[in-house]
Amino acid sequence: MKQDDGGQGAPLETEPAAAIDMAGAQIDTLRAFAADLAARGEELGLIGPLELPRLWTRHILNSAVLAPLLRTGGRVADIGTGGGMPGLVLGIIRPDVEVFLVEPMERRCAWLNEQIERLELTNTHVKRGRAEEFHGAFEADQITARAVTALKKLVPLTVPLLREQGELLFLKGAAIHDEIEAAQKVLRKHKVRDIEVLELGAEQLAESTRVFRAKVGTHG
Ligand SMILES: C[S@@+](CC[C@H](N)C(=O)[O-])C[C@H]1O[C@@H](n2cnc3c(N)ncnc32)[C@H](O)[C@@H]1O
Repeated sequence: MKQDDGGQGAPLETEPAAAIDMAGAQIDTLRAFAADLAARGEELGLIGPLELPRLWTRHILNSAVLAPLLRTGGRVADIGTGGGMPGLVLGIIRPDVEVFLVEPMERRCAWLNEQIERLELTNTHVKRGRAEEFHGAFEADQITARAVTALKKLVPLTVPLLREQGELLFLKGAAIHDEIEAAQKVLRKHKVRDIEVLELGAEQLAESTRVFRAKVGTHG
């Protein structure tokens, strides 16, 4: 799975076979994004040098596990997209979904806008700012986030952006159960219900990815 880069830096990971299963017809677009992220992501401060050897498995396919959970024709807001995970990856794989990438940092927004234009992603848009700046002004059916902050802080940032019967989908690490425990009061306050921790991608990836999935509001 590793390929030598001729001594220029960390060896890059070649595309795992699972990428084709996960991206379907959008695989060429996903490859084009991965190649640019591998070439320029470190220089632009989007990805650390130690991450390059696991760019596909730990980053791109880790994001792609959310794609089958997105509602057909729905609107998704990805909070703190950074270099593109998971929101841009989801925008590529699911052209039927409208994806908004919420990111405050100017340089990261410039990168995301450049990728959207280059890859001709008409369904994907950047909203520059912090999540809380959009409370009351913007709503989505589903909210995604990866590596932004602990659940206790992420819930108050994201719930006000959810439409009625909306859903939270957060990519989380092995400590997710501790995060849920620490967030009990906040989860109750924001009426977060039907909480599940899904372990996805085990068949395609070396290790499974944990997804915090929950609904918000009264039962409907
Ligand atoms: C560690 S990076 C993770 C980036 C990407 N989600 C990933 O997994 O590679 C966290 C990102 O969240 C953004 N961020 C931090 N606080 C935020 C907030 N309140 N609203 C929206 N984005 C935020 C930062 O600018 C940064 O790009």
